[in-house]
Amino acid sequence: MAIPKINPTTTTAWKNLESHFKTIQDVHMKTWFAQDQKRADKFTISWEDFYVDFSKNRITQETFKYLLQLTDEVRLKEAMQAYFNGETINETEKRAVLHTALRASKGAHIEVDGENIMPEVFSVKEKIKHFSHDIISGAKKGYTNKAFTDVVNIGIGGSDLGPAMVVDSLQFYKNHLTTHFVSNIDGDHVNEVIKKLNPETTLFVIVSKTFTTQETLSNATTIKEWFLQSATQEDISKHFIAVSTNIEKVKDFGVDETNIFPMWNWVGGRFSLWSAVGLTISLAIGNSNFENLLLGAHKMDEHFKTEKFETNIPVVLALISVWYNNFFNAESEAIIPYSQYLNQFATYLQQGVMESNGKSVDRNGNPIDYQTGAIIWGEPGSNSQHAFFQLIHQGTKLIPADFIGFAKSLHDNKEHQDKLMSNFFAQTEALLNGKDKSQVLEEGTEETLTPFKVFEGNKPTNTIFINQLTPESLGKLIAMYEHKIFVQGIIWNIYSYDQFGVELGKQLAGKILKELKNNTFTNHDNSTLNLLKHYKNLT
Ligand SMILES: O=P(O)(O)OC[C@H]1O[C@H](O)[C@H](O)[C@@H](O)[C@@H]1O
Repeated sequence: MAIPKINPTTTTAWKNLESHFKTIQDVHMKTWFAQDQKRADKFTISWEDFYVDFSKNRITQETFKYLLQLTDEVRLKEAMQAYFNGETINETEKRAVLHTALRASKGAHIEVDGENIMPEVFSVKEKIKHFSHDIISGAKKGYTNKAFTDVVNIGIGGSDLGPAMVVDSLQFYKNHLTTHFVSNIDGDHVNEVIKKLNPETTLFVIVSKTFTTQETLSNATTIKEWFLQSATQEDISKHFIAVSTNIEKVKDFGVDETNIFPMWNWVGGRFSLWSAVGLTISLAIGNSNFENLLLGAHKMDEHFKTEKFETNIPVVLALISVWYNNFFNAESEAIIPYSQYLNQFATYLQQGVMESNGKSVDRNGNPIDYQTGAIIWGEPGSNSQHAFFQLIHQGTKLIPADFIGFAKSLHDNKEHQDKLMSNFFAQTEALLNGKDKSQVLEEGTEETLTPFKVFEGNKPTNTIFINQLTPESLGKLIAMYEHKIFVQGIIWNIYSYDQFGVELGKQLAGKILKELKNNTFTNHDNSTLNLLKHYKNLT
C-alpha cells in the first residue's frame, strides 16, 4: 500500500480551516482561558513522564476538530502503517524508512524486500555492545598497549549532529572517555581537535553512510596521516573504526573489515543516531544508557502508533504547527529547552526538520502552492531570554515556540532549579497574557511611554514538560520530533526522506575546486568570478 498522494488544500478539512481561521484570527487566547476554566485540562496530554500542555495555542475545540478531520482526509493512519511496515515510502530514492526498526523490541519481525531485517539489526547491536564494553573497560588497547582515553567521531550532517547532540545532552551520564567531533571541511576544525590528542590512546570512528562525503573523507585522511607520523600502517586496525553502508569504500580507505559497523539504506542519515552511527554515544555513556535511549524512542513509537490522534503527542504537535504554518503564515518555529544540556538540540532538529520538509514539489511531482517546512531555530532558556526573546514578545512576527523543561535537575540544585523553572513558567504566561495599557499605567509609567511597554501577548507556545533528563526521556523527545516530521510530510504531500537540494552546491564546489587548482575559471556569473579572483590574489 503506497502512501496516498493527496493535495491537502483540496480537502474539506482545509476549506473548513480556512473559513474557521477568519473567525478566530483576531481573538486573543486570554478570552478562551477566561471563558473556560478547564481549557488547559482539555488541551494537555499526560503520557508516561511527559506532560504536554498545548492549551496556550490559538486553537479552539473547533480548530482541533478540523485539524483531526485533515488527518482523516490525507489518510494519515494508512501512511503510518506503510511507514512502520517498511514499505518503500521514500519513493524518490526507492527505500523504506525504518529508523523505528532500530529500536524495535526483541522478537519484532520487520521485512524489507521480503527479508526480515531484525536479526541483522540485533547482531550489529551486539557488536556495538561488546565493542563499547571492550573500549570502556580498557580490554581493547591502542598500539602501545595503553587503554583508550579519547574518541573522535569523524562525520558530518546526520553522521555528526545526532551523536554530537546526544553525547552533549547526556554528558551527566558520561564515563571517563573524552569525546570529540570533527565535521567541518574547515581544516582549522580538525587541527584544533588534533592538538588535544595523543595518537596512542585515541580511537577514531569514521561515520559516513555513503562513505563518499568530501568533508568526512578529507578529515579522516588528515587524521590518518597525522596518526601515521607516530604509528605504523598495521596500527591502523587498532585505532580506526568505520560506520557505513559502503563496505567496499571503507576497505579502500584502509579500515579493517572487522572494524566496520554496517548500516542500511533504509536508515536516513538524519535519523541514524539509533544505528551504529550512535557508536560514539554508546562509547561515551555506556551501552546500557545507549539502549535506554533506544527504549525511550521505542516507547514513543508505540505511543505514536497506537494512541488515538486527539491525544497522540507527535500528531497533535504536527497539527498545531501546520495550523500556524499554513493559516497564520508563521515562517519559523523556536525550540527553547530550559536545560543547558540541550544546547545543541535546536541545531540537531534543524537538519531533521528542514532537510526533511524543505520541499516545494509534491508527491506527484507538481510544484506546491502552499507552505511546507518551517524554519527551525532556538537556544536554551534562560540565555535566550536575554538574547532574542524581545522579538518574540514585541516583534512583528508570529513565532510559535516549544518550551521544553525538566522538573528535576540532574545535580539536585533546588535553588537554581526553582529559578530556572520560574523563568520557564513565566515566559509562556507572559507570551500568552501580555500586558495591556492599564497595567502599564498602574506601574506608574508616564503616558507617552506606554505604547512601548505594552505587550500584546497572544503568542503561542507548547509546553513539553518532562520529569527529568535521562537517556530514556531524551529518546522519547527525539522520536517525538521525528514523528512530527513524518506527519507533516504526509499532510503536505511531500517526500520527507530525500534531500536532493543538498547536491547542487556540492557539484559546483567540486568544479570550483578543480578551477582553483588550474587557475582557470569558466561559466561563472561576474559576482562569483570576482570573488574567485579576489581569493586567488590573496592566497
Ligand atoms: O553520512 P554521509 O553519507 O557522510 O552523509 C552526511 C550528510 O551528507 C549530506 O549532506 C546529506 O544531505 C545529509 O543528510 C547527510 O547526513
